[in-house]
Amino acid sequence: MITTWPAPAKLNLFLYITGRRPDGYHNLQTLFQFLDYGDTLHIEPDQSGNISLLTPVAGVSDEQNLIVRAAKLLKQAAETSNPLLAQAGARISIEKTLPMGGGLGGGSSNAATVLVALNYLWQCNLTSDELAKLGLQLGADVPVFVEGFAAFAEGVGEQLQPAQPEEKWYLVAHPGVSIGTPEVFNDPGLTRDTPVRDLAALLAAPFSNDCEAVVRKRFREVDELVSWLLEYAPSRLTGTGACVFSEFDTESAARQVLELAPKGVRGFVARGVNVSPLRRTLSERPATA
Ligand SMILES: C[C@](O)(CO)[C@H](O)COP(=O)(O)OP(=O)(O)OC[C@H]1O[C@@H](n2ccc(N)nc2=O)[C@H](O)[C@@H]1O
Ligand SMILES: Nc1ncnc2c1ncn2[C@@H]1O[C@H](COP(=O)(O)OP(=O)(O)OP(=O)(O)O)[C@@H](O)[C@H]1O
Repeated sequence: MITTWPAPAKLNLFLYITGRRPDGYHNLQTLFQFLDYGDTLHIEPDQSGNISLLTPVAGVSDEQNLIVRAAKLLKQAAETSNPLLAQAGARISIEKTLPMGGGLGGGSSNAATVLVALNYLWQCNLTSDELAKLGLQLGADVPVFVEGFAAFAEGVGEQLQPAQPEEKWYLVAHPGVSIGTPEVFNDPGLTRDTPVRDLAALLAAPFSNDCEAVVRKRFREVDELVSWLLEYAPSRLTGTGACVFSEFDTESAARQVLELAPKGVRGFVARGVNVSPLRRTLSERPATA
């Protein structure tokens, strides 16, 4: 039977870089919230023992695709305690909506959805925390998508504590450039020494993103987009970009600004949600597949 699963986007409502580890990764303090908007995966479990992706993603080989990597990783991990899972297979297709290199976590979200969905469909019985730990091998953003609650994150993004930011409406705008995460983290001009603060202090201060200055400097398109959006609403970069989001109290206010967007700017309006559409979908399914 084909089953359908959401892979939502995330926003980094704030993102501060507090240091750099010896392995080159950066320590962060960031506030994640999900959007009620994203990719959709269709997954048909079978007994073929193979993972196949029926809809290749442009520019990403199947071996590199986080969808396939997540499915193989889960199968490998679950097989050690249940050898019957050697027969487990799946046919997966994706309706890709989220821009790649957008700072919306699309690839990480795809991986998390595959981990959660196949854990359910194959009846592997891994806990969310075990799945999140597996997911961290695929990317720093995967654990928050697996857990599925809005969260304050520290470490490289894997130390999560639930948070309840206001569920605002967002206009998310894409300036038409793709930005690789390593490119931003390797920029010599990046602020890497923001003092560590506790969550209460961070929530009380104006929100910002330490990646924004270097990204605006490197990409004129992002710089112009932020300047334009700031005329209408509080606006900033998500993740390492390229997307910029503006916050509004109502959907109609966000849509009005989207209609005025300059040429070359694509965008969408979505609600911020503190429980991810993936978690909601899982909770609505029968206890066993
Ligand atoms: C910037 C964020 O989007 C904030 O949510 C994430 O921290 C990035 O998460 P991600 O895309 O899952 O990143 P990964 O695929 O794990 O890492 C890509 C590259 O970004 C750099 N990287 C990533 C995360 C981090 N905390 N420090 C880093 O320095 C590393 O060079 C790494 O090789
Ligand atoms: N299923 C997938 N969907 C999108 N990108 C994928 C996928 N699998 C692998 N990738 C690779 O991951 C890279 C980052 O894609 P992604 O959409 O997660 O970017 P992002 O939104 O900037 O992520 P982040 O916010 O975590 O930095 C892509 O450029 C692509 O090479």
